[in-house]
Amino acid sequence: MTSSSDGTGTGPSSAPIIRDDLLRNGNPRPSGDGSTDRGAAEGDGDPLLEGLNPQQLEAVVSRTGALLIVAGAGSGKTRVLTHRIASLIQNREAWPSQILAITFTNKAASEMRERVEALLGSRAEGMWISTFHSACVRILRREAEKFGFAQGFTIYDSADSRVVLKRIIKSLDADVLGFTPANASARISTLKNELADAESFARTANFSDPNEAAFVEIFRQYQRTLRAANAFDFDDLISQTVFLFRAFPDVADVYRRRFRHVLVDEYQDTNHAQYALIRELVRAPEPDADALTGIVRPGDEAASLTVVGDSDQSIYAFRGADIRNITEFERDFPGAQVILLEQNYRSTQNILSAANAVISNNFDRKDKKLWTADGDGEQIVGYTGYSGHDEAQFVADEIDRLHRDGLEYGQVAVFYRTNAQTRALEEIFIRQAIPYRIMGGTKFYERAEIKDAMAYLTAVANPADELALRRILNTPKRGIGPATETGLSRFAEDNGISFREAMRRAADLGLGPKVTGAIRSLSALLDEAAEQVAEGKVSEVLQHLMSGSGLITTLRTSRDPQDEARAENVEELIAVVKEYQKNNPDSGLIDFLTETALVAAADDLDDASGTVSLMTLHTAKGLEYDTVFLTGVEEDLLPHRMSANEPGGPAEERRLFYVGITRARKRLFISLAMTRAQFGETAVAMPSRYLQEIPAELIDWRQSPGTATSRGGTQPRALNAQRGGFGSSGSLANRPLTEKRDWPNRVTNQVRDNGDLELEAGDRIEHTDFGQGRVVQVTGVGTKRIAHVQFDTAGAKKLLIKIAPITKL
Ligand SMILES: Nc1ncnc2c1ncn2[C@@H]1O[C@H](COP(=O)(O)OP(=O)(O)OP(=O)(O)O)[C@@H](O)[C@H]1O
Ligand SMILES: [Mg+2]
Repeated sequence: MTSSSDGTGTGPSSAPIIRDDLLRNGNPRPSGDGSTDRGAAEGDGDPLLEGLNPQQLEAVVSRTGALLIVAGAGSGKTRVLTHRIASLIQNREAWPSQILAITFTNKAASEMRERVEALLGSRAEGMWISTFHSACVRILRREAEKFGFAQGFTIYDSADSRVVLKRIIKSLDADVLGFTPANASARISTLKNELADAESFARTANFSDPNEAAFVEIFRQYQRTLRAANAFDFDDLISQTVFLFRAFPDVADVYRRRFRHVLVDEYQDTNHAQYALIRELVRAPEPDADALTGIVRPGDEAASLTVVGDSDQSIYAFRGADIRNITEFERDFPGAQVILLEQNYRSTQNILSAANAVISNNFDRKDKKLWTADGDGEQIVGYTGYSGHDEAQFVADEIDRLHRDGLEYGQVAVFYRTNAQTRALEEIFIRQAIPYRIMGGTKFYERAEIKDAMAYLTAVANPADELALRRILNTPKRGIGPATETGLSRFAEDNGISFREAMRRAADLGLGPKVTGAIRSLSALLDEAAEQVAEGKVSEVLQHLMSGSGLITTLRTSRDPQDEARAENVEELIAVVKEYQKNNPDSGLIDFLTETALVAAADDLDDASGTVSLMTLHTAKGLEYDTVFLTGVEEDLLPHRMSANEPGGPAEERRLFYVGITRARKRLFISLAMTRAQFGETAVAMPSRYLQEIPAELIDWRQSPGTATSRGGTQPRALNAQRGGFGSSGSLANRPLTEKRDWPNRVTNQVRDNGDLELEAGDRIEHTDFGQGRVVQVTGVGTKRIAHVQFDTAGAKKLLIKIAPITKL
């Protein structure tokens, strides 16, 4: 990175851009139609500036060193960032490689790249538009050798970290002090986000407290293990990059000279380590003077920094995000310019009014109101299902209906608070043949068989990774037991060699011939694969490893019916690798491993346009969809029950709800269930407290099937109008949801109480929706009794007897 060909020079042109000029020629005109505008506007002026409102225009053309753009959801923050990048390139103020743009999720990063490409075409190549994590991995891959890591380092996900911690906790007997892999990992993560390492923590620790002393030891051993394995965990990626920059200012200077423009989206969610990283990057590099003349070369000023954010959308405090980074920006960067954006271009006014009403209940915030010039739009639709299943059915039915009316599946998103909520949705989507995908959380790479296959690749890329080697040692089963594993580990330790080296010297361990043979052939397989890597093709390496190890064959020939699917998953992985290879012909094994470590979801590898997107509210940040379903709006889910114990927890959960609402462009559905199977039991759910904060006239509450009318049907709207209130019929119709004491009523009015209905196998019943059926089995006790019913036409269903709309025949 020393030649100007990759952009470390002083920039393609120093032609200053004259702002007043642009303001005149750019002909800013607030666009009335934000809904169809996805990027480059048409027109005769500069397409980059056309259609921006005056504040947005200012944010695009301003050239102050530090710029903060604060604004509510959908006001064009991300759009301004992309236009700003494009204008820097267009005006030849920067090479693409001098741009570093950072966002929070892979999905957001790829969307931002798309938007920039739409504006610039191939000129966008060579820009770093990425997440914090992937930017840091790229830096670390180049520089890790400087501080004792090899380039092929492994990135441990949280499951890997826990395996390591489990071993450490056990060896220290720290479980008796209450340590678990989960709580130790959370504590370490928090410290790393604060840029503390084991030693700095030890300096402040109180060693007379046995708990604290044990934690210091756990932290230390954990770091030592990772280092020996040539591995970083997720939090290390950021903090180690900061440490690298601090320890090697000359290395940091290379990046400071390279990235002349640093832009950060969703700045409200940066934690301390990320903040420190940005500060390091935008520091002025040491002046670079000509050795002979002493003349200082240009390019020594600090890079320009642009950050955009919205404190109302700060949803990562639990990971150490600090809103102060935004509120104290002006203090940190004296002379910074602050631009406020006000107009929303995404949503209808009804949606915005709901969002405004909800967020205004948070204290300690600057009051700002989202508004649009685009009109009220449709009412929000509310729905109360009597179970999570019924709620999912409503969602599916509405999607079907909208799809028949011409809405593309790709324009629909379903949000939920916890991953567990997807099960009911998935079941019904599959049944109704609605194509869907789960964003940011498909567990593909978390499946055991995929982790096994990946461990083979990792063991080849990073022979120091003992965790990966131990994982594959006896997978598939080759007669190597735990005693041998420990033996190898000890042999390695005693002889000061690596676990991998110990495998090579298996013959010296005095093991039986069969075990020795097994270790040696695995070792040989890995060596062969390593040679193959040098020649190129990752997919061939993987195929060789899979057939050589017998992993697929073992799964294929297993009697366990699940193994068939596992074998298919491994084959799917091979297909993914091939696809990756095709799209990235120059990338090697390490690139592939990096990619998969950072991209949690396999679905990011292909196109999402023809499918409904399912995701958690956290993943939804920054995205937008025509139609949004916000599901599970219940107490204990939203706010999540864990948040109750956190200071600021409920306020953060409210921001999460606000983020969800403001993703919708045209249509918003809010739904909940009155009972939900969760944490292994079916419990009565209460409507979320946040629902009361939405003015009643904004929501059209549909009838629940728990009472008389049919679901999602043709009449609820009329019916609502007729009933106009909360009558004995138990309708939720347009009831102003203002007083807290209404809520318990709602539930009891809604739920019929079959508390003393005696049912047993063989009984025939009638259900208001599913018709007649026969009880097959009754499980559970008391209020949790569940009837397993075979309906004559509707198939098999499980019903919570207490509340199901059933009568015994
Ligand atoms: N001046 C404008 N004219 C037309 N459309 C616009 C304008 N500004 C923004 N938009 C559109 O409004 C939508 C929201 O913009 P954007 O995603 O940039 O908002 P944001 O402030 O980043 O939102 P969030 O806080 O949710 O991340 C996008 O579809 C964008 O193209
Ligand atoms: Mg945005």
